[in-house]
Amino acid sequence: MTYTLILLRHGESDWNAKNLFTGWVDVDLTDKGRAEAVRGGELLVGAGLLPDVVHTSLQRRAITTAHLSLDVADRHWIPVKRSWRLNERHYGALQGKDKKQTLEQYGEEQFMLWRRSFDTPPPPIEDDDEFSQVGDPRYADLGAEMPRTECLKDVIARFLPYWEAEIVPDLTSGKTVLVAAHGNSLRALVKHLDGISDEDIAGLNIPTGMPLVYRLDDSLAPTVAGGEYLDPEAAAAAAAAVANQGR
Ligand SMILES: O=C(O)[C@@H](CO)OP(=O)(O)O
Repeated sequence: MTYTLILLRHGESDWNAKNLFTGWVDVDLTDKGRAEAVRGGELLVGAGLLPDVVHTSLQRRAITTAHLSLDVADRHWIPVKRSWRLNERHYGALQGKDKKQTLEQYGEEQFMLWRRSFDTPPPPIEDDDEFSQVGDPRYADLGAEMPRTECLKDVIARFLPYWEAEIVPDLTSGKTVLVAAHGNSLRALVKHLDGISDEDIAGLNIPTGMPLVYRLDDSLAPTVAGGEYLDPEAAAAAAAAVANQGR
């Protein structure tokens, strides 16, 4: 018995296009991002992969991507579960900052520590910062759990309880599961699935709008390490572009 898990990072967002650190800021998709989401749905149909249930974050770019992809696949009606635990990594005081300017100001080493290190979070965001999520009603129940910044290690810690409690039961009941989320929350999941080391995960980038399919065995180990992109060439080029942001 293998279980089918499809990961889909949202399509290009307004702030991806502007090269700004985004995190928990709830920006929309660009027209290109919407087209990527539609293409993602077409790839699912082409591969005969029709999700039975979808899990998303609480952020518009993932919610809209999931909807556009599922609409194309005629699966717009499936059950949806949403959680802040699938949100993008909170980027702290970097939210709203230009990636190129940040690289120039702080240098390559610090920039990459903030962007891709396992356990170095950016400085926390102030509660009165224009890009803070304090007071956002969708996070009203979080209380002390509300992050002001996160590193990848923090994302894994808040993501894994949701994985175990909500996603694994869907998988093991035989459902084809779509997780529509974000670059860094999906890096957290891929690190967990593939057992990638804290060092090596720095080199992994997830492209926008490209379905990544994992077949998992009984112990939820991938049958193919790293999963399989439905359009591998386009995915490799788009992942390289993510890696080079800021340059
Ligand atoms: O800005 C962000 O929230 C993320 C994803 O777009 O960026 P990065 O790839 O630099 O972690």
